[in-house]
Amino acid sequence: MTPVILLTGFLGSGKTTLLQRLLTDPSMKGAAVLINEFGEVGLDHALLDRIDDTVVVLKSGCICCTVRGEVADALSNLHSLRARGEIAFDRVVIETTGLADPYPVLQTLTAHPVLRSHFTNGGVLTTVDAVNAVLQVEHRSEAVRQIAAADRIVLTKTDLTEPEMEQALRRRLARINPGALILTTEASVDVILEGFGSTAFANTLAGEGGGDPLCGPTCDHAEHQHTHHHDHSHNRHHAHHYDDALGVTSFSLVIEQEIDWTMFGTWLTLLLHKHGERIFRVKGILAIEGEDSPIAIHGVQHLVHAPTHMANWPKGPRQSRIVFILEGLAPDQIRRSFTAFMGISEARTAAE
Ligand SMILES: Nc1nc2c(ncn2[C@@H]2O[C@H](COP(=O)(O)OP(=O)(O)OP(=O)(O)O)[C@@H](O)[C@H]2O)c(=O)[nH]1
Repeated sequence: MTPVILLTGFLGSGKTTLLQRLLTDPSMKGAAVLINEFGEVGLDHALLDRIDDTVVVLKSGCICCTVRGEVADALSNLHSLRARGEIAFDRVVIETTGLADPYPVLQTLTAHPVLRSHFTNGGVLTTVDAVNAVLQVEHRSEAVRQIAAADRIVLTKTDLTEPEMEQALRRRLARINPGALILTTEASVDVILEGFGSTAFANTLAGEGGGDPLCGPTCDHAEHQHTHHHDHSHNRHHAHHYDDALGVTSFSLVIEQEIDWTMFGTWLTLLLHKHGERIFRVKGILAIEGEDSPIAIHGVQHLVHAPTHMANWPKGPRQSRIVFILEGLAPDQIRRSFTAFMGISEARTAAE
């Protein structure tokens, strides 16, 4: 049986950053990775620095669906390739999207007629953003479900918070999930992964049934998930994706012209300062004036993270693409604000 580690956590909470670290550990050398990426930018994949047949990007095109079918297909495919001796792996890590519900994936592992003979739950690792978690837990049920599903929680961004805030958050997390071990990103990869993904660890979980603690005892989980995931529109004719159930809109801003870095930094800071509560996530790859390589930018609610230089442009046209995941703001509002502030006439919104 191959253990599957589920890496989950709310938008921008540091899943990809942690995954990059985890993959440097010798115990993870043989890990296959499934990234359930949202949006066309493909940033997580590009930032991972490891591109081979054991890294599979699942493009759900939907931020809230966990694409159970795609996860199952990808795992079956990995299994077949291994059976034919074309690839080798001894564990799998699945990074979900930041609005994903982890339970359907766990359920796939235990309920799928083929997969359950080859794969087993190797543990759920949930990243929690110490700066934004209180707001997220307050307003987003996905954040609570991800915390509730965790075997281990990794608190990120504790370098940006006061110790009292961290302590209050730990108490909050312990109320949601008293059984989870809470660590911070300061913990070594060894400690974060200790026992994870091993058969022994999987066995300790097996007895717990992998149930959904947030469903009532009479909940028909399969039905519940179906309703949860598909009672919203996937209207591909609009230049953004709108999720009726979640009230979340997502789109990307595509800019052909090179961007002035200082102006952009000021615009993003002002935007997040004003609307941060409604902007769950901004991430993008920018073509900056005078720079050959792209710059990756990240914002999470009011927080703008330090930009990073990427080694190369991902495949595709050399253009800036910025993904927004937000609530209660129209894509065109953001586009108009960008073009007016930046003095750039051409910026289009594209569907995610
Ligand atoms: N200061 C600080 N920044 C962090 C930490 N962990 C992650 N970040 C930053 O947070 C931003 C988002 O991190 P990601 O790893 O992309 O988050 P994610 O959860 O994969 O994001 P999505 O896939 O969009 O949901 C990046 O700019 C990271 O550098 C941390 O512990 N401290």
